Amino acid sequence: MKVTVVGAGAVGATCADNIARKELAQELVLLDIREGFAEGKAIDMMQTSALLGFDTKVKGVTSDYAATAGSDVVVITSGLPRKPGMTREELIGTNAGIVKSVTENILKHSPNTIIVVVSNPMDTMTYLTLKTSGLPKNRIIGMGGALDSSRFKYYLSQELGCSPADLNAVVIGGHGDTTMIPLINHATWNSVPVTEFLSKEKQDEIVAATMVGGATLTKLIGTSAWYAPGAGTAMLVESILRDEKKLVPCCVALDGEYGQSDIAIGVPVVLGKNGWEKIVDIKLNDEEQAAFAKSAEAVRSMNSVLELA
Ligand SMILES: NC(=O)c1ccc[n+]([C@@H]2O[C@H](COP(=O)([O-])OP(=O)(O)OC[C@H]3O[C@@H](n4cnc5c(N)ncnc54)[C@H](O)[C@@H]3O)[C@@H](O)[C@H]2O)c1
Ligand SMILES: O=C(O)C[C@H](O)C(=O)O
Repeated sequence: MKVTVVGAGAVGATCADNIARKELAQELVLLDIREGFAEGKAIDMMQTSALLGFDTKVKGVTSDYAATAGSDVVVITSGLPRKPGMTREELIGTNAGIVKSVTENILKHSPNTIIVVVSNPMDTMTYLTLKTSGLPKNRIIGMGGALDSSRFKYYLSQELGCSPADLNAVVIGGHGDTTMIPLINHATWNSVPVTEFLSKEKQDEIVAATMVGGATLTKLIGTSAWYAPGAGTAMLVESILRDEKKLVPCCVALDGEYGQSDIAIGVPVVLGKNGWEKIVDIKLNDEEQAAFAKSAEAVRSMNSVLELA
């Protein structure tokens, strides 16, 4: 298997590191526009292989798309991250151009690849990739829900004093500070609803903390997060390459599901060798359904800014 990660910055390099350590691919190409940057990161990663004992061959290149030829999966992380005080949506002006040109270049050499979009604003960048690539919709997947759900489990585990691995909890909707929907009423601690252990006030606090999880880290670090985003993206790549059929919330094209069409937004999907293979319907109550419709409206309004011609 061959994977390309475009953007050798914080998230791209962390994702590549996770992919190499888990030996998800034989060949891993790291590509960046900054001269020598991806080459340096790739050599640094390769110099951990004797220490960690992995066999993946990591190669760094500067804008050399020929080296990415025949990739089974391509991860797009190229673009600006936000600074404290910014929203992800403010990145659209710069990142739309980057994501569009990267997609075009990738497809010249890997016309049938599966693309995982990470660059922000992720829902709109996924929609852009869908519209410009011409790839079947199942081969375009935006990463956001995996990360947001992991943050949701983190905050729940802190309050419950339990292992995050014992929790089942998902975040659907847009990957934005005000658009994501942590489904607290569906979250369980080894099949017991978490709402049985938490006051309504605590539940609301956890939901609010999850929604601004990315902004909180951006304020603390000075740029946006990378460990959990990199790990979340690698988890998606793993489920695809190993055909694991994991059920993960991802940003995908909807065609009537959840009452929405002509949009890419977060819903639970089964991930396997064909990309996203199935959308799973969660029975939402009226309040959750209204939140999803509102989230879709916000994402759609951001999509309308794109010049798709
Ligand atoms: N979807 C998510 O959950 C999620 C999580 C974290 C970060 N992000 C987003 O991912 C993106 C990357 O974040 P980061 O922290 O890694 O930023 P970063 O600045 O560390 O890295 C971005 C890299 O992209 C490269 N780049 C820019 N234009 C390029 C081009 N045309 N071709 C190839 N490479 C190019 C830059 O040189 C840089 O190395 C940001 O847009 C950020 O908002 C999304
Ligand atoms: O918060 C950000 O801007 C980056 C990313 O979307 C995240 O959630 O960590």
